[in-house]
Amino acid sequence: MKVLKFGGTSVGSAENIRKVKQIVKSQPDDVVVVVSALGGITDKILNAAKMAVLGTEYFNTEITEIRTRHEVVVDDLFEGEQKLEVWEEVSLLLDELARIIRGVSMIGELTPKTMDKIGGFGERLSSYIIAQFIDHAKWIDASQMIKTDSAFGRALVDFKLTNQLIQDAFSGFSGICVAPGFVSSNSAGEYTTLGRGGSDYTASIFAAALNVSVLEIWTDVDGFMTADPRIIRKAYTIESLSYSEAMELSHFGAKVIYPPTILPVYQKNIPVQIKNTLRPEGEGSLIRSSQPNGKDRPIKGISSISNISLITVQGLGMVGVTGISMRLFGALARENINVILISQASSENSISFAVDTLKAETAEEAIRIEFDREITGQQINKIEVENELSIVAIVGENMKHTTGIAGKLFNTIGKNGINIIAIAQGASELNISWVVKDSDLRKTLNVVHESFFLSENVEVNIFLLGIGLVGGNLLKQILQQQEKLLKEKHLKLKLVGVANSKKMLLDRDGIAIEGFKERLDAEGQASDLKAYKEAVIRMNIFNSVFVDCTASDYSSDLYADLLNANVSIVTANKVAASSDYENYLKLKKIAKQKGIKFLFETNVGAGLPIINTLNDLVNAGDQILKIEAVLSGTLNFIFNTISAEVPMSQTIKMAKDEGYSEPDPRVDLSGIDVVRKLLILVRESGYKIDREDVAINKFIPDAFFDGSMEDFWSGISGLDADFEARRKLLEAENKCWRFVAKYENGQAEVGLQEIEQGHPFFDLQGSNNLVMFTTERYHEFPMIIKGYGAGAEVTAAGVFADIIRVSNL
Ligand SMILES: NC(=O)C1=CN([C@@H]2O[C@H](COP(=O)(O)OP(=O)(O)OC[C@H]3O[C@@H](n4cnc5c(N)ncnc54)[C@H](OP(=O)(O)O)[C@@H]3O)[C@@H](O)[C@H]2O)C=CC1
Ligand SMILES: N[C@@H](CC=O)C(=O)O
Repeated sequence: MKVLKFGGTSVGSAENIRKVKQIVKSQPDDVVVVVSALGGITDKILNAAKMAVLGTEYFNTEITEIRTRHEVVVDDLFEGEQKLEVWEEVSLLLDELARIIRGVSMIGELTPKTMDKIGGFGERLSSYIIAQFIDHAKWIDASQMIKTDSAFGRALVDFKLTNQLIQDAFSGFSGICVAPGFVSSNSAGEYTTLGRGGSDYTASIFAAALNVSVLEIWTDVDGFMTADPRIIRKAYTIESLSYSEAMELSHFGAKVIYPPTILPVYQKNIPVQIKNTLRPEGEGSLIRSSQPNGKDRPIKGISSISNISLITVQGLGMVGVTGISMRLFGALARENINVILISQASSENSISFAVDTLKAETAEEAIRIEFDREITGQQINKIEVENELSIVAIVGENMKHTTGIAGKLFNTIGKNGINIIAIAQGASELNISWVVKDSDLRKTLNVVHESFFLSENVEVNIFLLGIGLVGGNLLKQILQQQEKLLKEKHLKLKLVGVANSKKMLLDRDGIAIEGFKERLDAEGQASDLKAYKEAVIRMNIFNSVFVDCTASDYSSDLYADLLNANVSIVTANKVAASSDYENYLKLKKIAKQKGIKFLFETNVGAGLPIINTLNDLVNAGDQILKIEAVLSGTLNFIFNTISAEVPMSQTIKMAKDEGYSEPDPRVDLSGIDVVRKLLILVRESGYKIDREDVAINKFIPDAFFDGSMEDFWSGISGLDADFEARRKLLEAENKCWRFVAKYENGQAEVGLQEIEQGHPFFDLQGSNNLVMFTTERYHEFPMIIKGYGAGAEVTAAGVFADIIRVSNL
């Protein structure tokens, strides 16, 4: 024999009831079918009663809607004579319900006893309809078999009597019978109920009493999921879990099964199969007896409860005093307040506990009354209530066998900037639960799910600013590489924000790179740096990285706030790292404190591994003694391209067209770009330096940089003749121009130099860069890094590599 229980959605419409019939009919065994009320009906009944007692006439509307829902179902399921018979019986029940509710309205009183009497009408109605619809099914009145005390609202079952009554009723039974869930009665025969969700419990009580082979709970979800699928899209069904795991997950908010359901079947070792009525072919989840084995995943699922308040009772007078906890929780119990989590400091000077926010005020009052004497005597000096909180719990029997779970958990959460307000872990090591702000819940669930369930894939969420040459190339490269990274490196790169100077678009579900431009144009809002930053922070997405591919002077003003919100930064823009030394240091410090990344490898030498190498040298204890470098791709290209045929002004245009120059090439020509790079190298070498400490030897007069861009382009050709004359002389001497950056003994300078043949800079082709580090260890022969130092493609590749570095959180 089997017990099958169908929930409110499963029996919520005629169409679904047909599915139920199909499932029941396909069973080879004898079956007991336990059903809930039609979805939403119990709420309507209870609401009608509440409206009635308040004296509003709205209860009549609810009664009409309840009647209509049943009428529609009966009308659809039955035909002819049977329809009339069924409707007559259903009508009688509905009339009785309406009479009681009108009575409530007249006397203006709604007792728990009356609530229980009317609360079960939904199940009585649905079970009768379904019993009539399934041919040869027998209807039984579960309320007369499940016997309870008289605690109306949440009655306690008398198992001895109940088991006997069920066993007697089913002695010699075969076939199909249908019973209402949720309903029970006391010794006086008055209706009681088993608590909301109690139909599961009814089914479990039947299953245990009849010692069936399996209890099947048919619901509207696929089973227990690794997390709430409304928040975690990638949550998946847990195939099998132990009774304890199911109980813990249910307790902490997974509304798959009513928690008390577990105990009767657990005691009889009856497996519970959770199945989806709307997708019966799915595997579902199997709850059964299982021992921790060290092989399964350590964590089976994450669940959470929102709208929690944390109440902290604190006082030095609590230390070492026995009975405090007993009095505290006794006071709460007297008010029927369910305590969801408890956390106590080992110093005993404070106890924090979590309750449903709706109960917080009552709980606080109960404590104040209980500890009135201690509060007056200042042994207890603080009762603090924090609202808008959520509890998150990870559950798994195998945590017992795995070290480092808590370490990994809190490390991941911390790195994502989520503040943990309280923690509780039972000695059974079955669950770790903690309290976070409601506003951090989504991020917490994502972070934890990602690291414990999809650990084969790390997701990095990218907010891109700037989609010009570098940003545009970056997106192309990500698109090209995305699949491979996911497959081979289990790295999922997700674009969740994109902006240029005109429009910005943010979408936590991801922005497809193919066609992103069209979507940005169509859906984007007017671009605004501050608004973009605030949206990034507000979205509070885990593993986020802000990628700056602009040359904006202002985007770096956003970095501190972003880093403080635990958003890593990858930037091609040199403004931040070359800003005031204090600001540079501050940004690095925040990133370090937060355990996130502030990366700017492309700021010097584009895609060349210059900064990382420098960091490696310094971290390994080397000391940088001298830096000599050609750091401008644009200027090197200009000096390598200028000839009798190609004048200087034309080479500038060519450098811009090639994507070597800054959006404003005057930044290159003025030497500012090289100054920025030298500052960054010197700082990363461990020295304090600011812009005024760098001497600049410009080769184009300042007057050319003062006017507008148009002035610049129209005037610059005026220098061509002079440059050509000087170039010829240089060529005759077998020398070349290089714009050189140098740092040694605290002296920093940049400027144009005439380089002789044989010097490492002499043969530097095209837009290449070259850096020579003379260090304590690389002394006689300096370390040289050389290669493409500019260009959108290599720069984008460098930014890409930095983004990948962020994923090693
Ligand atoms: N090219 C190279 O070799 C290297 C470049 N870099 C750095 O890369 C960065 C980008 O260069 P590049 O791609 O050539 O520049 P582009 O001019 O091609 O692109 C700049 C992008 O930034 C956007 N932008 C500018 N200001 C803002 C703003 N206030 N808000 C939002 N978006 C803005 C622009 O939008 P819109 O189009 O609407 O104006 C554009 O999308 C620069 O900082 C540069 O120094 C670093 C190393 C090497
Ligand atoms: N404009 C820069 C680009 C790289 O930083 C250069 O020319 O080197």
